[in-house]
Amino acid sequence: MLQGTAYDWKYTTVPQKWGAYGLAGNVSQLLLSLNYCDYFCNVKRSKWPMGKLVGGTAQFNNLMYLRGHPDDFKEWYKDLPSFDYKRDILPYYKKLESTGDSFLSRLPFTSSAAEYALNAFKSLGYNVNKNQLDSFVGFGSPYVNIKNGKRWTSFHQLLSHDRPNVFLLSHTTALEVLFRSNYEAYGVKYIRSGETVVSLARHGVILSAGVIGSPKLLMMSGVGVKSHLQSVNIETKLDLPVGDNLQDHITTGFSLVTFNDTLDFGVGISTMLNPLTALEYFRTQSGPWTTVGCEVNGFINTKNPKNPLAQPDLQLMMLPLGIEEDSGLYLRKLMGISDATWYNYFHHVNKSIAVLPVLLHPKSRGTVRLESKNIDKQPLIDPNYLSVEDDVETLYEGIQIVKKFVDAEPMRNLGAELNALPLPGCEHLTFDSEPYWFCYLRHMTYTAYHPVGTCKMGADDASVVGYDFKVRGTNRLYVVDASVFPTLTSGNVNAAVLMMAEKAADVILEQLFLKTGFCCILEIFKMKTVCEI
Ligand SMILES: Cc1cc2nc3c(=O)[nH]c(=O)nc-3n(C[C@H](O)[C@H](O)[C@H](O)COP(=O)(O)OP(=O)(O)OC[C@H]3O[C@@H](n4cnc5c(N)ncnc54)[C@H](O)[C@@H]3O)c2cc1C
Repeated sequence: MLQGTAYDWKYTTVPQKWGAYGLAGNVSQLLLSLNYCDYFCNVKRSKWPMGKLVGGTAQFNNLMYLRGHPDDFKEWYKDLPSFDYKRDILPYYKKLESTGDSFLSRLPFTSSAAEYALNAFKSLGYNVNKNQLDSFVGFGSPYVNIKNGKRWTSFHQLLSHDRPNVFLLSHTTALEVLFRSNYEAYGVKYIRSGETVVSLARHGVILSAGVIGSPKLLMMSGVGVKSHLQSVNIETKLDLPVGDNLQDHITTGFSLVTFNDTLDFGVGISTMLNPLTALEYFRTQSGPWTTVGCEVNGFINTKNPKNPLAQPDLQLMMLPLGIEEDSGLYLRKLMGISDATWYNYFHHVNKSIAVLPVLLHPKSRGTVRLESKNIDKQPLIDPNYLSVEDDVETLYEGIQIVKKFVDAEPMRNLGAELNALPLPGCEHLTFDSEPYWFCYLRHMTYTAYHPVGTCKMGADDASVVGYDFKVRGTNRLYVVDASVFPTLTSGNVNAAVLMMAEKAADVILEQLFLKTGFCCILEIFKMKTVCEI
């Protein structure tokens, strides 16, 4: 419920050329090709909510916890020949999970749809008892960051410890990083209660402003693509590909699996508004109010379906509701669905569940750029959705799996059907033909809310930070958040953000220690210990 409020940065993408045509404000291809959109169109774009509060986007995410697949990280560290997943990544996940820093639980509540869906996937030959921590092929119920019926995030973890070395300023917007001799970070300029203030850094500055906020801050500070910085009148201190490599998980398929409206899975709007549901929550910290949306989650490798260890290319999430559930009052607006698509398509659906294929490793890449050097202006976010045809083809494989799911006996027994209503923009095509689905995918293109990559980590010229999280060509300046992911992980990305933060803490402390630290005699015998700095 925080999305779209003052606690949300309320980012929106620029109009998309290759997809998302069913979103509000998306415009005709003619206007797009003439580049007149920004002047004449009631601009319509993909909405990208991001948390403008302590704890960030995890304060309103869906709480699913998935580590990703080991091959995801091999890709990240491809320029580091000594990389070993079990030594360099897994221990950080285990640390998070065992110390309670990232509190994991099973779903406190599932509707009756979950069991039907799992049975349907089982009847299609998928492994349905899969351990849901790693993103190997198979289906199950996800782990979530919920403690006693409540959200548990890095913010809650921070507050649960007494940390004398943490000083937190809320209601504060960072404006720029301060550099000495154009390369050494020595502080941050920020604005608080209308006053511009400077904080000096003794050891260094770590940016964790997220996939949009971190590149924006770097660019405002003169670190970015030189030609772009020149175009917005910012003097370039370092010419780096900041804001490139933007990528996001794309999903589709809302309200595609329909039922007779008498069917009740026990989690509809009437259940949510029922005072007994509230009572159940306050009495037992469970029940429908603890739902995270996704009740069944699975991974599939469409090119190599028989190999259980293969890196998946599709995720499938089952939510027991369609976006028609609230009759267009809220969900539709959150997602920014256009009037034409709403009134001619979703509005006519009586009852549906969401079986959503998610494209895990899109090839399309986009950018984040400044519109001007005014900090209050939203940056120009262009994920360039579906600009590579291969992405549409993989999602099409996902649609084929949804079709099989609808046809599976447990679903047929419930009366499941594919939604064959004419979709605005694709009415001229025969329903269920290949051209229809390709058209469908380019209209029903939704963010799965996992943008990453705009301050890419690596060792090549396309990287903004090195494997030590330090901004290349600078001293004492680091970035640690989803922006440094070189590529997307196989699954929801927050667990990987947390894991990486654990790792970055070790790497950065070790670096600082090597420069300035000292150990007491006992500490030097401990592995990986950073002593006093
Ligand atoms: C609706 C939704 C559902 C999601 N569901 C899931 C899920 O179920 N599971 C999952 O794994 N992932 C999920 N995600 C994704 C996940 O939550 C994010 O990828 C993750 O939280 C990103 O973490 P981050 O630290 O990179 O950035 P953020 O969490 O966005 O943190 C950035 C912080 O920096 C602050 N900031 C930015 N600019 C400035 C500035 N100039 N000055 C001061 N502060 C600034 C922001 O206010 C924010 O607090 C979801 C995302 C959304 C939007």
